[in-house]
Amino acid sequence: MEITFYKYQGTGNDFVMIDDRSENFPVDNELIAHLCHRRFGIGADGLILLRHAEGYDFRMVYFNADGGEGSMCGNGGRCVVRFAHDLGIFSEHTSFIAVDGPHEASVDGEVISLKMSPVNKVEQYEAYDFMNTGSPHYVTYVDDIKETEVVEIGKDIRYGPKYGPVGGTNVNFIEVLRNNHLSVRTYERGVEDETYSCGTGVTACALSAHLREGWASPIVVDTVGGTLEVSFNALPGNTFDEIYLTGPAMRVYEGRVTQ
Ligand SMILES: N[C@@H](CCC[C@H](N)C(=O)O)C(=O)O
Repeated sequence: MEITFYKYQGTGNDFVMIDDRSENFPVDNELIAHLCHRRFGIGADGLILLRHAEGYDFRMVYFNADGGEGSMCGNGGRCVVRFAHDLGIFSEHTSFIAVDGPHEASVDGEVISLKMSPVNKVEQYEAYDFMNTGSPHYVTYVDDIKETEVVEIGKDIRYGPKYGPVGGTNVNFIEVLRNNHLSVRTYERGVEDETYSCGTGVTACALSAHLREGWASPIVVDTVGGTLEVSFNALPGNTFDEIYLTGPAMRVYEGRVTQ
């Protein structure tokens, strides 16, 4: 069987993208992990199927690089919007459905702005914040992000006694650069490594920084792979709506693999 694929990246978070409106893609965890493998496959942090959805422009189905179906992926969401735009599915504004519910997005040149799900709860502890921005995120602060052992510490928390037994978590490290400006690195569950950027993670970090630093929207976040902006409406009780994740997303190449 021949599979036509496209490769997209958003601030260095990269995805194999498949137009699966015919629903012919053989969904199989081993195959997806193989396609995402950086030595034996195409290489990506995840794989996304674009499918039809009643009442929406399309459906996003997201798998992590380990082949398992993931929770929401913010950068993947921005990339699938770019893909749908490239396919001519919409011209400026779109609405689509993902695992965490409906999303809206718009395209302005290279930049995709994606409306994220509302955040209904932020757990605040002395050393970290924990919230679900479509995916679960642990957010902590460090003095020197370049020197932080993201993979070692991230793995300990992801598999640790608090979050490990309940499905794990993504783990984000923040260095505050200046007012309304963060630098973030993320250990991603399902990739089981540091990625160049994590959109739901960046969103969690911006909301955490609003609560801890008292900053107003928008907040700029540098990641290893580029810069994103998060805007939001803060509501009483540490809840948020009107959250937008904005930044570049683009096609890298297209190809075919035979299985
Ligand atoms: N890279 C993603 C996050 C994907 C979700 C995550 N790995 C999980 O399943 O927990 C993003 O940009 O949000």
